[in-house]
Amino acid sequence: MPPDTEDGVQYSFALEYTGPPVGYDIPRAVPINVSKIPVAAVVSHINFPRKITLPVVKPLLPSSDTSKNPNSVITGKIPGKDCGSEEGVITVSPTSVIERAADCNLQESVFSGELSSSGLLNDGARSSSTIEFSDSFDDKSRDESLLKLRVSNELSSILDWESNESVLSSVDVDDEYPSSRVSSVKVSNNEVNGEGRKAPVVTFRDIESDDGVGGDDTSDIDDGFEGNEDFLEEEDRVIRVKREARSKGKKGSCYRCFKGNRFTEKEVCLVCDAKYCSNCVLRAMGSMPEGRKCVTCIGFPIDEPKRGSLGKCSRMLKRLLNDLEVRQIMKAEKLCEANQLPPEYVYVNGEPLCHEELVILQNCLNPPKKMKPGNYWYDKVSGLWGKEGQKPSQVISPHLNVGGPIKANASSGNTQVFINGREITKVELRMLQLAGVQCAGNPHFWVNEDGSYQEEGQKNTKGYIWGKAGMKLVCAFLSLPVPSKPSNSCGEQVNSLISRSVPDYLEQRTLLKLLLVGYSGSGTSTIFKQAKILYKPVPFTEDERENIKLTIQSNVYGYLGILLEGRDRFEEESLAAMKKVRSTDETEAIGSTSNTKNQTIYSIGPRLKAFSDWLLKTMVSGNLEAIFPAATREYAPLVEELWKDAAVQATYKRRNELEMLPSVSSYFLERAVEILRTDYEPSDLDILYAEGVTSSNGLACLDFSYPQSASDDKYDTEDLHDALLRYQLISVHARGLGENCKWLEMFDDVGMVIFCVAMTDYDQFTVDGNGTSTNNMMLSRKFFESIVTHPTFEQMDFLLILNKFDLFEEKIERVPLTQCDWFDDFHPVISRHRSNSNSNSNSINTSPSLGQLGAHYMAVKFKRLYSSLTGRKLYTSVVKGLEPDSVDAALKYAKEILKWDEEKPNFSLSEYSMYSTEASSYSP
Ligand SMILES: Nc1nc2c(ncn2[C@@H]2O[C@H](COP(=O)(O)OP(=O)(O)OP(=O)(O)O)[C@@H](O)[C@H]2O)c(=O)[nH]1
Ligand SMILES: [Mg+2]
Repeated sequence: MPPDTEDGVQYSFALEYTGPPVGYDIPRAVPINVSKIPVAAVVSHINFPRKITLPVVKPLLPSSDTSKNPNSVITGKIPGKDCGSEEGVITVSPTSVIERAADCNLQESVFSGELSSSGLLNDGARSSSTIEFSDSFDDKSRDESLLKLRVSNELSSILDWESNESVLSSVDVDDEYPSSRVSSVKVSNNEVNGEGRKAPVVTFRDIESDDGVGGDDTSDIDDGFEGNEDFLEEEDRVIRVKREARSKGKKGSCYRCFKGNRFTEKEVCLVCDAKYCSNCVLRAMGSMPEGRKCVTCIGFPIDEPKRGSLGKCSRMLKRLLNDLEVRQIMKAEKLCEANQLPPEYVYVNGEPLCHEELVILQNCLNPPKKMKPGNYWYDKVSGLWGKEGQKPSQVISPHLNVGGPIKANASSGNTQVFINGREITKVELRMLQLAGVQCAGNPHFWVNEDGSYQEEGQKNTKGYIWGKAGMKLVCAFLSLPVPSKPSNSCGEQVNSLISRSVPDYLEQRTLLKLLLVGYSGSGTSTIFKQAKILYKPVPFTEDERENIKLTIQSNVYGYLGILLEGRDRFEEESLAAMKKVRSTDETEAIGSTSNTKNQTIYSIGPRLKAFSDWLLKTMVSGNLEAIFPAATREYAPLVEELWKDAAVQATYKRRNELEMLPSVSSYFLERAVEILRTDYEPSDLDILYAEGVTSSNGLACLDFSYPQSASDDKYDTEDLHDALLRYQLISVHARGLGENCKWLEMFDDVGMVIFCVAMTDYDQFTVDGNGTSTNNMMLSRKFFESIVTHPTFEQMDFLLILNKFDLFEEKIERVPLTQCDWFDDFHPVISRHRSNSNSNSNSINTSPSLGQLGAHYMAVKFKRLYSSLTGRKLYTSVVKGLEPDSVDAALKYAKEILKWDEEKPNFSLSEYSMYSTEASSYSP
């Protein structure tokens, strides 16, 4: 609880982070004790040019200005060129915490805008303010507020938004800005795993700043808002001023009851950003006729950065309200008048739209998707549409009378090749070349909406850009748009068919999330990597490959170490055996295994022995990682010598006896010499097989679209829909879910859970700390039970992946399935003519193999278990994780299930599921 001092001054303090485990460093609060603050000087009056966006701060000073104008509007946006499309909304007060809560390189804000609650406020009268970053504004988007304040040089120099790190993080705050309370995010670039986020290291510095800002409570606005004029008239234009709620509670507490802290779950007002705890939200927001807004904010436009969350219900509301209410509120939130995009926020070809133009754009047959405030270019002839300065993102309906004429530099192309007056980008030029368009001599093309093109000034059509087979795929690879349907010969658009047949979920849910989990060793990382290789045009970046290379090399050293340890053991055993024989018969030689008295086939020379001992010692001390990449340079020749040594080869032959050696090690060990060279470059297959490439207990996320099939060059509606949908595969390790899977709550917005089981686990055992040995399949089952019954996943679809079928098929022939107690009633009736993996492929035999029967049996077991726990049906898929086609089929099956779910809410699943609960309906 925040202690109140005698004079009623409140302060709060930073708490250690206790939330879910995350794949980056956690911010630490480091209080400092300084007594002054950075000051923004107020200038009398400046007229900003209309389209210029400037960083603006509220100069609340310990001077008379502050008291004269306590309600200054203090929002502004900061162009952040290096931050992609990010801009900040700043609010600064003398005691404010300056926080940079989102790093430009982070794909998602890790701190969801709530980083600032470590604020130590003690001016009592004023709430602390924050600098917040939103991600939905373009560089050039205009300020939403009318601001007539100048940022003092001093402060603007602090706020170096162009750099990736806040300057504040690199200056000595105590010296330079002794009065400031500063926190910033530093990004450490030592992230090894490209799938994780960059790890932000946040340092907080804090002070007890109580000088000069004697709070004057009475000057606060009655309704608690910073901007109480919500629309200002500037010249001939309406400018919307952001309403900002102010809480008198401590930072991070509920704006109504002032209880809780930044970790308390809260619902946010879409207009003023007020945050309410679950006890207060319904009172503060009432019946929500315009969605999640405080009652006092109804009728006001939403805070634009929150546009992306329109219609996306929070967990809290889902808990507090019933389904129907939630749906109605979300619908109102998306559709009500007040929440629509203000036309003047959208610039097309350099001109702001008026209301009619926005209506035309939004209601055309093929409208721009996910339109946000910002600057766009539009080629009215071809329908190509994109963000200003960028390549085209979409082909929308052509010939719409919106915006100004297109500019040559609209997409910042530098190719000297023009399409309809716009200089195209390099990637478009590449596409044209692949489409067989002759681009020599800096041509100017005239391209129509159907892709037919002519050279400017000529009459005859030279061809169709998108007409060639495979162009859809090329464009998908180059992330370039294709028209959703070619126009017919009369030039009339027929793409409406497509637009109309796009189901609602295409519009509403842009990202469909699949959560991939499984018990340890079940193959989740393999499936994740496989998906990356399958669906990403460039699966791994250069940096990722470099890190993966080190991981693989370090793995190989690890495998070698295990081999060398085995060699030691085998040598000892051999020597002991020799001794025994010698003691019984002194004169008899030890046969082929020795050439001298203390030599066996497992013995190595002293130099290799010294290297071996060093390697084992390094491994035991856990320092193996630390010796890279120097180790590869230094020891590659020794490794080569060692690997070729007869003793090591003899040990390798007995690798089945080395328990620690994973089966995948053979794949790498046999190429140890090549892999441990400095110039080694891992192939995709190497990466697939490599252990430790995905983060071991953190999260790994993959955004992808299912690629369109390359073969058909017809416009397939189904295919196009698929290409439009974005999916996210989230892989999380069992360890990362915490005790009782408590962090599963974080994944309540996923569309489906894919649970992975290693079929080969049935004869494997794990010994726990008490020495109790448990069958791995039972452990996997237990984990499955806790996930499917987790409250977060009520009504969730589950796809069970029975993985490692290749190994299973082979194992079940040797080891009976009944090794696992759960499978003790597996008594397959096996046809004498049954096929198995070794059977002659020419013989026509439809009876399933033992492996297939086992897989079917296992699927039924899990289905019955699932059904008894949830009353629902389980989808299953038998997979060979190392085979791309197999993983592709399973993930496409997941896509189909999601589709059925969207299209047919009351659909009976049994007829489509791969296996019914009855064994008789099995079809492999
Ligand atoms: N033969 C075969 N091996 C597989 C298959 N799937 C995974 N593996 C191997 O099984 C081992 C474990 O797979 P991972 O993908 O690392 O499993 P995981 O679930 O991520 O395991 P942890 O993260 O260690 O809990 C690796 O050596 C994989 O190469 C498969 O279908 N067939
Ligand atoms: Mg893994």
